[in-house]
Amino acid sequence: MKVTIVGAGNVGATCADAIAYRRIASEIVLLDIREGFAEGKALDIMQTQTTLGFNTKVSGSTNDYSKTAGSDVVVITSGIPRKPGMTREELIGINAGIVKSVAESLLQHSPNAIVVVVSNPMDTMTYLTLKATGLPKNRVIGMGGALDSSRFKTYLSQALDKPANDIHGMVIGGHGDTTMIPLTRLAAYNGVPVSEFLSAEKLDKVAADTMVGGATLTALLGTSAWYAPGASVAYLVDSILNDQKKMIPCSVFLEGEYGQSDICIGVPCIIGKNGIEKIVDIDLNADEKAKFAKSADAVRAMNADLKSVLA
Ligand SMILES: NC(=O)c1ccc[n+]([C@@H]2O[C@H](COP(=O)([O-])OP(=O)(O)OC[C@H]3O[C@@H](n4cnc5c(N)ncnc54)[C@H](O)[C@@H]3O)[C@@H](O)[C@H]2O)c1
Ligand SMILES: O=C(O)C[C@H](O)C(=O)O
Repeated sequence: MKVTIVGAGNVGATCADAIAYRRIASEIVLLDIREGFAEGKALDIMQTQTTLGFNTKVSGSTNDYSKTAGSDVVVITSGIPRKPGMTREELIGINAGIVKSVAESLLQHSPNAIVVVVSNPMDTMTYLTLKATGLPKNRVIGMGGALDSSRFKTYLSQALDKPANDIHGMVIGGHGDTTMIPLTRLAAYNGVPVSEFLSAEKLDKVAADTMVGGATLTALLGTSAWYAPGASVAYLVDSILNDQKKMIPCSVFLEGEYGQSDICIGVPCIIGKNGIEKIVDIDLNADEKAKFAKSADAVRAMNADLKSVLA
């Protein structure tokens, strides 16, 4: 199975590394516009083969899309990341043009690929990709919820002082500092609701920390995060290529689910060989429904800025 990752920067290269190391694909192509950059990252990853023990072929390309031909999955990480103090939404002006042209070039060479969108503002970039390419909605998947949920579970495990892998939980809604919705009511420690162990105040703090998880890392690092984002993309790609049918919150085009239409936003999805195999329409309570509607309003307002790009 062949995966192309466009953008060989922090997230793209980390994602390639995780996919190779975990033997998720047999071939990975990294592509970047910066001369020699993707080739360098690919060569560096290839030189971990003998010490880490994998056989995935990783190659790089400077903007030559012919090398990406026949990819099963393509991942778009190209574009600029935010700096401390910025929101993801401020990246739209530069990233929209990049994402649109990259998606079109990818599909010319891999017409059957499933597209995973990572560049920010991710929900709007996913909507743009869907509209610009005309692909069926099961083949355009925005990655954000997998990452936000991993942060949510990490913060829960720290508050509970229990192993993160014993914790289950999901974050839905937009992938934004104020739009994501950690579902604290449904989070569980080995099947037991976390509210049995944590006070409402502690749960509120976990939710608040989760929502600004990306901003916290951006402030610490001077640019946005890459280890957890790269690993989250690999987790999603694994579920596609190996038809695992995992339930992962992803940004997908809604047609009535969760009371929303004509928008890409994070909801739980079954992810398998066809991409989005099913949108899981869970029963939210009144508070969660109100938060979801508000989140969708914010994402929709951002999508309105795409008019000139989509014209
Ligand atoms: N959805 C998520 O959960 C999530 C998580 C982390 C980062 N991000 C987003 O991913 C994007 C990349 O972040 P990063 O930290 O890897 O940034 P980065 O600057 O390290 O890497 C971006 C790469 O894209 C390349 N690029 C720019 N324009 C290109 C084009 N037209 N064609 C090919 N390559 C091009 C650049 O040369 C650079 O190497 C940002 O928009 C960031 O906000 C999203
Ligand atoms: O925070 C960012 O801007 C990058 C990414 O969306 C993240 O959540 O790490």
